[in-house]
Amino acid sequence: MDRSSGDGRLATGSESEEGAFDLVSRSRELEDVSFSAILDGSAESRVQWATPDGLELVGRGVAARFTAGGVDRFDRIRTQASRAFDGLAHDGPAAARPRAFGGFSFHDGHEPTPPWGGFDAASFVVPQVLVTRTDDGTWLTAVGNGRDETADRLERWHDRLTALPAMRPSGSTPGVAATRRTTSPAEWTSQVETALERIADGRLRKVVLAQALSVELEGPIDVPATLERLRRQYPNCYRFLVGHEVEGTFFGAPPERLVSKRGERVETEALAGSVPRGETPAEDEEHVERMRADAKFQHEHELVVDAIRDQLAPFARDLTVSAQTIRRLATIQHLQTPIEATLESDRHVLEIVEALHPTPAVGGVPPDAAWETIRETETFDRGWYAAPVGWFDADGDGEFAVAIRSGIATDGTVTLFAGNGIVADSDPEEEWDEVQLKYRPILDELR
Ligand SMILES: C=C(O[C@H]1C=CC=C(C(=O)O)[C@@H]1O)C(=O)O
Repeated sequence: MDRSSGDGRLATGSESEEGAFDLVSRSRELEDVSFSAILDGSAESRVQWATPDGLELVGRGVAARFTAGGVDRFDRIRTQASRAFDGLAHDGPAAARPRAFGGFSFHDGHEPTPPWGGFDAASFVVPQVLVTRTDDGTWLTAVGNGRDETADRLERWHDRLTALPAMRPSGSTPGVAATRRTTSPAEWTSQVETALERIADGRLRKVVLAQALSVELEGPIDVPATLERLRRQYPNCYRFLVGHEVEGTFFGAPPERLVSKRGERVETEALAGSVPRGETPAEDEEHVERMRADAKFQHEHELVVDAIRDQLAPFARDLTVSAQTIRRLATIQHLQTPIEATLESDRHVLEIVEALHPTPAVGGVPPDAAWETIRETETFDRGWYAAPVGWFDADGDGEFAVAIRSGIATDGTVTLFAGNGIVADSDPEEEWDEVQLKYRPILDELR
């Protein structure tokens, strides 16, 4: 089956004087195609996004790019994007509409220094070529300047993609030659003790401290193939890839949703508190029961629930905090509390992202004292780690994950990141062990 799709068309923007839209987007249906193959052999900008509920997107090239730095970066991205989206006409199903993909750095004063070369404090692209897979089908979307450029691109890529295999081997792992930590166990202990002193003197209630692990590879890494292997191990996580034209590729399989906004409905969650998986189902349960019954874990988690509730309340007509559950992943288990809200007025998803980032699952409470502790004690650059990564569209809908369980691949090296929540009664050694668990998803796929 291969037909141009006209159902559920979405047209936005207004025509320019010549009667042509500035940015034109057009879709047609595709037979299934290997998503990792679409990203092969590219020195172009590349993006990939997949959600636990089955939406998968990959994109190449740049039809529009929005970048910003500083404290007003969320607003500035929104302003640039509305200019581009206001002049955009999309001919195709709404599912295949153009979207802006990208993310933010953790700190607003971020400078793109190695390994973060090319990664601004806020950066999004609307890809020239986008493939969208949903439960209802797969579409190819081309975005360009004017109808002719778009029609050409659509045909060229349609021919190119239909020649690709539907399945692509997920390849062998690159192998690990050596690893280097940014933070020694002694430095970690001293960082945690600093945080504990600040907690004891009342300045701080919780802070998430993180570290990085630089992994020197034996061979070249195929990031799309690595993500494909992560899908098998972590099917209920997000998967993302943001690849710069010439510099690094940031990727990961985060379990944590920052926000999903569709119309007036918003979904988010608190995810904090970690224990390992057991060798048997009974051992899994023992770990879970220990976490559920432990006052430290509950305190660490409740601080996140309370902060999200407070940050979302000003936007919400109603807000529901569901019962706490367990998020069980292949190598780790977390306390999770789903949170939903109905917005009081029309809002852009980036307004909600700005209000929520960083939740105390990656920052802390109170936020300013947590920022200060992170800046003063951590010995590496968080870059885009633990920050919002995802997409938004012309209507201001979108979805963002928290970029944890992530790493950045640059020449022959992948730098992995992992952190843990520190509260009163945290023990530096136990926290160290929990952090190591969080490197595992990606590290296991590199070995
Ligand atoms: C900061 C990370 O995890 C967060 C999410 C879940 C559990 C967490 C914890 O138990 O501390 C962290 O808040 C990370 O994976 O780097």
